[in-house]
Amino acid sequence: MGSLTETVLDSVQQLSLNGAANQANGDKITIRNICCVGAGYVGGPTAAVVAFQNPHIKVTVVDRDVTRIRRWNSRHPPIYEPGLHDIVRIARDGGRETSISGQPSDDIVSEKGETSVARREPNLFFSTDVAGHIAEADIVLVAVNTPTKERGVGAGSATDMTAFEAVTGFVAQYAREGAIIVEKSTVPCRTAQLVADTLAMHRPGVHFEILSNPEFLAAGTAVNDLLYPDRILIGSAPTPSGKRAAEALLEVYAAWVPRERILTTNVWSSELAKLVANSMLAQRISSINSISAVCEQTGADVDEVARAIGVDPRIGNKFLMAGIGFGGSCFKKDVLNLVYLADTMGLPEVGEYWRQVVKMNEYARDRFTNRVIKCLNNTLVGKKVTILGYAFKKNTSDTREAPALEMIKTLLEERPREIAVFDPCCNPFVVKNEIKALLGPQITASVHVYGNAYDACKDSTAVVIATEFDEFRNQPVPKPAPAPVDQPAPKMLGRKPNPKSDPRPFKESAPTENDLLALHKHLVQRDGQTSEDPLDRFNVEPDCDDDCPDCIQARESKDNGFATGMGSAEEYKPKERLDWVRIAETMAKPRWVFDGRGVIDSREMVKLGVRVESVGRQHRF
Ligand SMILES: NC(=O)C1=CN([C@@H]2O[C@H](COP(=O)(O)OP(=O)(O)OC[C@H]3O[C@@H](n4cnc5c(N)ncnc54)[C@H](O)[C@@H]3O)[C@@H](O)[C@H]2O)C=CC1
Ligand SMILES: O=C(O)[C@H]1O[C@H](OP(=O)(O)OP(=O)(O)OC[C@H]2O[C@@H](n3ccc(=O)[nH]c3=O)[C@H](O)[C@@H]2O)[C@H](O)[C@@H](O)[C@@H]1O
Repeated sequence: MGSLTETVLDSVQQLSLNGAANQANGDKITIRNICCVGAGYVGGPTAAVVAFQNPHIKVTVVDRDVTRIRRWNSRHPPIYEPGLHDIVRIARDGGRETSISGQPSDDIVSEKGETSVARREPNLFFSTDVAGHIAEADIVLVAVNTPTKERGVGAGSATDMTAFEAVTGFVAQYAREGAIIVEKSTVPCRTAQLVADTLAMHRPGVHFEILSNPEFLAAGTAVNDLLYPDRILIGSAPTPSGKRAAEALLEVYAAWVPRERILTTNVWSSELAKLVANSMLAQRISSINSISAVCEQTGADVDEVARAIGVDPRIGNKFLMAGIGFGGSCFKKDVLNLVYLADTMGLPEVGEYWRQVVKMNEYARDRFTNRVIKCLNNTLVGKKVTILGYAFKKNTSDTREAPALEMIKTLLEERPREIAVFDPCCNPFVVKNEIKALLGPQITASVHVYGNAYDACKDSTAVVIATEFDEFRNQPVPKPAPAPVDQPAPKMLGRKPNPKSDPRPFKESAPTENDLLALHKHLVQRDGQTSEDPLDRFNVEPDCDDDCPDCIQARESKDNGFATGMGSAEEYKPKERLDWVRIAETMAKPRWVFDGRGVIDSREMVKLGVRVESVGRQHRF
C-alpha cells in the first residue's frame, strides 16, 4: 500500500487520466466558446469581464432562474456593482464604430478623430438553456452557490453541494468530449475528485479536464477586482493534458492579466487556498473585534491600536476595522467549510481553532446589539429605532448574512414601536420583502423600510449604523493608515488607472478595451453626470419587464435628495453625506447614535446634543 502522499498524487493524476491519450501530446487548446453556469454575484460579473476582454470568445451565462436571466438581458441587471453596467453594455450589446481623438483634448469625439474604434459584435449572452450551452462549450465555468448545509449530516458547517452536484450531472450528460470543467464556486477541498468520479461514471472513457480556479473578488469592488486582480489561481492535474488545460484557461486571463499574477498549483492546493484566504481574512476581523471588547473596558481606543500594529509590515494594515463583525455570503460558510474539513479528517483541535472565528463574530454583533438595548434602559417598548445600512458592506446591494438582519431580529424581541431601515444602495421594496420572508410577516409588521434617511431617522430614539457607507460619515473619509515600511511598491503592470488623469496618448495605435474603459471613466468623472456615453459607443439597451423592481422604485421614488441609488439612477452613485444637524433636530430625546462601523466622530455629534456609543472605545457623553 502506498503512502498518503502517493495516494493523493495518484488521485490528482486520475483527474485527467480518462482518455488522456487524446490530448496528452496534442496541440495548444484554442478557446472559442465559454459557458458559465450560475448568473449570480460571481458568474455574472466574471463572465462579463472575460467576454469584455476577449471579444473573439463567445461567453454565455446560463442559469435555471428565469427571472435572473431576464434581468441580465435588460437595462437593470439583478445585481449592482460599480462599473459593471458599462462593461455589460459593450460585451452584451456590442459597440458602435466611433472615432476619438488619440491625444488629450477637449475635442473628445470628433469626425476628424485620429483614432477610429471598430464596431464590436456582442459576445456575452444570458440564457436559461443550460444543457444547450454546456454542450457547445470548450470551457464550462461552474459558478453556482455552495452554501452551508442546513440539515442532515454536517448541518451548520458542511457545504451544501446540491447545486454544484446538479451542474456536475448536467456537465456529465451534455459536455462535449475534451471540454475543460472549471470549479469557480468555492468548494470543499478534494471536490475535483467528486467531479472526476461523476464524469467517469456517466461517460466512461471520455476525456475531461477538471481545473480549480477560485474567485477572490469582493462585493462592491467586483469589477475592479476582476480587471486588476492581485492573483489568478489555477489548479490542475500535473499531467501533460492537465497542464495544457490550465494553459488554455491561463490564455483567457492573459488577455488582460499580467502573466506573473497568474499562479498555477495542483488542484487540492488551489481548492484549499480559497478556503484559507477567506478564513485568514475573517480571523483578522474576529481578532480585532475581540480586542475591541478589551478596549472598551480599559480605555484604549481600538482604532489607535489597529493603527499602531498595522504599521508593522509583518502584520499589515488591512482588515483591522473593528465593528459589528463580518457579514456576506462567504466568510462564515468558508470558515465553517474548513472547520468541517478538519473535523472530518480527525483534526478536532484545528476545527475548534477556526470555529472560534465564527463564534467571536457572533459575539461582536450580539454584544453591540445588547449595548443598544441596555443604553435604552432595557426596553424598546414605544420607541422607534433606525438602522442605517442593511447591505453587508458599503457600495453593494448584497444583503446576504448582513449583521443588520440579526440585529433587527434581536431588537424586535423588545417590542419596539417601529424599526426603521434605510440603505443608500438597496431597493426598499426588495429589502422589505426580504425581511418579511426571513423573519415572518407577523413579527415584521413594525419594520418599515424607507427610501430616504431623513424620514427613516425622524422621531427615532436611537440610530444604529450597521454598514460603513461613506454617506453616513460626519467626518472626511480617513486616510488609510501608513503602509508598512517595507511593503513593496505597486507594480506598473496591470495597475489601476487613475480616473482623474486622461489615459491618452495610448500605448498602442489601436486602443485596447482597457484603454477605452479608462478613457470612458475619465470622461464620465470629468464631466459628471452630463454623459453616460462620452465615447459614443453604446447601443440601445433592451427594455425591462413590467415587474422590474428597479423600474418600480424609479417610478415610485419620492427623491428627497438622499433617495436610494438603485432604480432612479442607472447606477448607484454615492450621494452627499447625511446632514446630521437635520437628523439630530428631528430625533426623539435622548438622541442616541450607535456606531457599529466606526464612521462617526463623536465629538461633532456631542455638539448636536447626540449621545454616541461606538465599538472599541469608551466615550459616553
Ligand atoms: N459572492 C461573492 O462575492 C463570492 C462568491 N464566491 C463563490 O462563488 C459561488 C457563487 O456565489 P454567488 O455568485 O454569490 O452565488 P449566487 O447565489 O449569487 O448565484 C448562484 C447562481 O447559480 C444558479 N444555479 C444554482 N443551481 C443551478 C443549476 N443547477 N443550474 C443552473 N443554475 C443554477 C442560481 O440560480 C444562482 O443564480 C459560491 O461558491 C461562492 O462561495 C467566491 C468569491 C466571491
Ligand atoms: O469569497 C468571497 O465571497 C469573498 O469574500 C470576501 O469579500 P466580501 O465578503 O465580498 O467583502 P469584504 O470586503 O471581505 O468584507 C466582508 C465583511 O467584513 C467586514 N469587514 C471587513 C474589513 C474589516 O476590516 N472589518 C470588517 O468588519 C465588512 O464590513 C463585511 O461585512 C473576500 O474579501 C474576497 O476576497 C472573497 O472573494
